Amino acid sequence: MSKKLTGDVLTQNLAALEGWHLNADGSAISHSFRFADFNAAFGFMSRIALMAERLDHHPDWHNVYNTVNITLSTHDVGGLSDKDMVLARFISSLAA
Ligand SMILES: C[C@H](O)[C@H](O)[C@H]1CNC2=NC(N)=NC(=O)C2=N1
Repeated sequence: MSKKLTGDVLTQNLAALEGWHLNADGSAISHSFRFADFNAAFGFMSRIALMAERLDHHPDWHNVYNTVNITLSTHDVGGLSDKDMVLARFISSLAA
């Protein structure tokens, strides 16, 4: 099982992530993405889906046409872990 990130370690990890917001209770991070159209949004989601399977770590997400709202947390630890940071960095690299 992954280890829960807390305190300074969590703060440092979050500082290195552009555009991700910590939710109110500190247990998850979210990012909203917008694309030209549904095709671009779904292509983005498809690439994330393949990585999520490789990592065995899956996003909570919501897609409406060209927008994708993503929330990451590690349910097993009730908060954030390295897996969320790895997946967040991968997602950000796709959108860049
Ligand atoms: C049994 C399986 O390994 C677990 O349920 C995995 C799958 N994907 C997961 N994804 C996320 N985001 N958090 C988890 O705790 C998690 N756990």
